[in-house]
Amino acid sequence: MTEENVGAPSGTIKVAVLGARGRMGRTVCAAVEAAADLELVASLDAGDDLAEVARAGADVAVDFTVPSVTEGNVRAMVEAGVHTVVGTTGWTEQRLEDLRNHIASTAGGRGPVGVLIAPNFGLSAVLAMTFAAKAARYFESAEVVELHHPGKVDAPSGTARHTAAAIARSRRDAGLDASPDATETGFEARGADVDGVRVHAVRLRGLVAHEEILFGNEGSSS
Ligand SMILES: NC(=O)C1=CN([C@@H]2O[C@H](COP(=O)(O)OP(=O)(O)OC[C@H]3O[C@@H](n4cnc5c(N)ncnc54)[C@H](O)[C@@H]3O)[C@@H](O)[C@H]2O)C=CC1
Ligand SMILES: O=C(O)C1=N[C@H](C(=O)O)C[C@H](O)C1
Repeated sequence: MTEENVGAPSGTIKVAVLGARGRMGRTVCAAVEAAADLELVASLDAGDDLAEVARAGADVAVDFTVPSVTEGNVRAMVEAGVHTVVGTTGWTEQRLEDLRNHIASTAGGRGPVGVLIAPNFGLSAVLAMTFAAKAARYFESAEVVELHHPGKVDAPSGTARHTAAAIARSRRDAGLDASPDATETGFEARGADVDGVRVHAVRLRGLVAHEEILFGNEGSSS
C-alpha cells in the first residue's frame, strides 16, 4: 500500500441520494456519477420508498431534501445501518441531541453508523465561520446578514444560524455582555435572535447564497 492510498476505501462506495430531483440533489448525483470510486445506486425524491436505499445496498446516503423531512430520513438511514451525509438545513440543537440519542440506542446490524450534518460545505463559508468565531471576542457588536434566492424555505439560513451560534459561543467564552441595542419599538425589524446574535434574512430573485458578518466597536467596524 502506498502512502497516498492509506485509509482509502478498498472498493467502490455505493451512494444513495435523497432529494435527487432538487437543485443540490441533482448536483450530487452528477458528482457521484463522475467519481471513479463512487457508484450511484439509488436516487430518491418525495414519494419514493426509503427502503430502496438498503435494498440497493448503499453504504452512504446523501440527504439534500427539506427541513421538515430530513430528520425522519436520517433516522431511517441509521436504522438501516447506512452512513449519512446531510446538507439539509433546519437542524436545531434539540433535534441534533435527539438524533444523537437515537443513534446511541439503535443497534445497527451493520456496525456503528456515522452521520455528518453540515449546513454548508463551501470552503468560503467554512472559513468565514471559523474567522468569525475568532474575531467575535474582540468586538462589542456583532450581527449577521444572509441573502438568498426566494425559493429557500427556511430562514434564517442554516449557515447563518451556525455562524451566529459560533459567534455567541466565542462571546460567552470571552465574558462579553450582550451587544448594545437601545431598540424600544419595532423589534420585528431587528432580525431573528440566535443565541443573542441578531440575524437578518433577505430573499431576492437573482441571488443564490450570500452571508455578511458584521462586527463593530466604537471607532472601528468591519
Ligand atoms: N450544506 C450545504 O452546503 C447546502 C445546503 N443546502 C440546503 O439543502 C437543502 C436542499 O436545498 P435545494 O437542493 O436547494 O432544495 P430543492 O428544493 O431544490 O430540493 C429539495 C428536494 O427534496 C425533495 N424532497 C422533499 N421531500 C422529500 C422526501 N420526503 N424524500 C426525498 N426527497 C424529498 C424535493 O422534492 C426536492 O426535489 C436545503 O435545506 C438547503 O438549505 C443548500 C445548498 C448547500
Ligand atoms: O438554500 C440554499 O440555497 C442554501 N442553504 C444553505 C443554508 O441554509 O445555509 C447553504 C447555502 O446558504 C445555500
